[in-house]
Amino acid sequence: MSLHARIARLRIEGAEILHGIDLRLQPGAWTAIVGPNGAGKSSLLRVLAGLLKPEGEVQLQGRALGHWPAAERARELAWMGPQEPGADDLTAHDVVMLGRLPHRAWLAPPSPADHAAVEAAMQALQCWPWRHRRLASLSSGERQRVLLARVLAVQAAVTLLDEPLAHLDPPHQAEWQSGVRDLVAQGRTVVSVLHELNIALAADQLVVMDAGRIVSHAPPSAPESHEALMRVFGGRLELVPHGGRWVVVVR
Ligand SMILES: Nc1ncnc2c1ncn2[C@@H]1O[C@H](COP(=O)(O)OP(=O)(O)OP(=O)(O)O)[C@@H](O)[C@H]1O
Repeated sequence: MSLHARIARLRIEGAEILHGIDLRLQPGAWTAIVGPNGAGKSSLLRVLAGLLKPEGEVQLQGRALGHWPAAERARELAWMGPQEPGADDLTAHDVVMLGRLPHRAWLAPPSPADHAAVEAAMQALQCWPWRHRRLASLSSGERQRVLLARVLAVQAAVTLLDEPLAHLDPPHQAEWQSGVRDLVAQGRTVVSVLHELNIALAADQLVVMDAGRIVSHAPPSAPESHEALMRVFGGRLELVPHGGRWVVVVR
C-alpha cells in the first residue's frame, strides 16, 4: 500500500519543525529514517501516522489520511511510538490484544482470528511464554517486545515504528530485523526511525534527515546515502564494506 507525504511545513507551538518534504515510500519495502538528534525524524513519522497535522497532505493508497474512516485506517496503518506508556496492570497478552481493536466490532469479544494473530505476534517476538505476566513486572527489553508484538498483531499494510530497538539486546535486534524481512516478504511496508545505523544500513531504502529536511532518500548502498550520512553526522563516521554490505564505524 502506498504512502506519500507532501509537507510544505509542520509547525509546533510556533516553531517550524519540518520544511519542504516530499516523501514517497516504496510499498512492500523497509525504509529506515536516520539523522542526528532533533532532525525531525519522530515528527515526520507522526505526520505519516496522521498524529500531527502539517501544512500539506499525506496520502495512503492515493486517499488523504483524513478521508479514511478511522477504523479502516487503523487496520491499514499501524504506529508505535518511542517509550510508549503501556497499561502496566494489563497482562502482556491483553496488551497485544489491544492491537486487534481495529478489527473488532464495538464490544465484540476477540475472534479466533484475533487470538491467532496475538499468538503469532507474541511467538515472533518471543514473548509468548510470559503472556500472563503484567506489563509492570517485565524488564525494559521484554516490555518493548510486548509493545512490538502489539503493533505486529494489527497486521497492517503499513507499519510505522519510532525507535523500535530501544532496550533490545543484540540478539533481539537481529530477531527484529528478520521479523521485518518476513513482513516485507508478505508485501507489507515498514518504516522505522532508527539510531542504530548498522541496522538501518540493512534496510531497502534509507532516508537521511537533517534540520527538518530530507537530505537523501536512496538505497543504503548508494554513494548518495553515504555522503549524506557523513555530512549530517559531522564526518565522525566511516563507512566500510563488511561481509557484502556496509557498516558504520564511529571515529
Ligand atoms: N512540542 C514541541 N514544541 C517545540 N519544539 C518541538 C516540539 N516537538 C518537537 N520539537 C522540536 O522539533 C525538532 C525535531 O524533533 P523530533 O523529535 O522530530 O526529532 P528527532 O529527529 O526524532 O530527534 P531525536 O533523535 O532526538 O529523537 C527538535 O528540535 C525538537 O526540539
